[in-house]
Amino acid sequence: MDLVLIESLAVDTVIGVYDWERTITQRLVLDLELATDIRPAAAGDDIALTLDYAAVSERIAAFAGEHDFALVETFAERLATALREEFAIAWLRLTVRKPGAVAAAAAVGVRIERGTPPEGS
Ligand SMILES: Nc1nc2c(c(=O)[nH]1)N=C([C@H](O)[C@@H](O)CO)CN2
Repeated sequence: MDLVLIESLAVDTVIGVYDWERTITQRLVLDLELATDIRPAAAGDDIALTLDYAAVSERIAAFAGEHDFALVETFAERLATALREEFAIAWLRLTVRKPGAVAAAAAVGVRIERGTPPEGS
């Protein structure tokens, strides 16, 4: 299976279960693995034939700015659904980290996989 990667993408959003968290933006850091057959793009050297990681990154930043969830679980699930629909992604793995949420941890968060890995992968 070929993957397009986005690593340590930082986005700012309103997120958290506590009242004080509803009044501020906090940083989330995302890692994504996006299943894509890269061979057509490589054969034609054509961005139009692959998943544009810059476009996906911009969409994620916009998504973060548009929403204010309580849980990182909700952020991850809703983002995964939106990306799969809008970019026709058959399978993805998404890690959402919330640095600083637990003082003694470098980060806490969730990792999900959604969709079906493409045939022959
Ligand atoms: N599994 C989760 N646990 C917790 C979450 C969460 O989103 N998922 N959120 C919080 C608070 O918002 C915390 O991040 C504030 O520091 C606590 N536990």
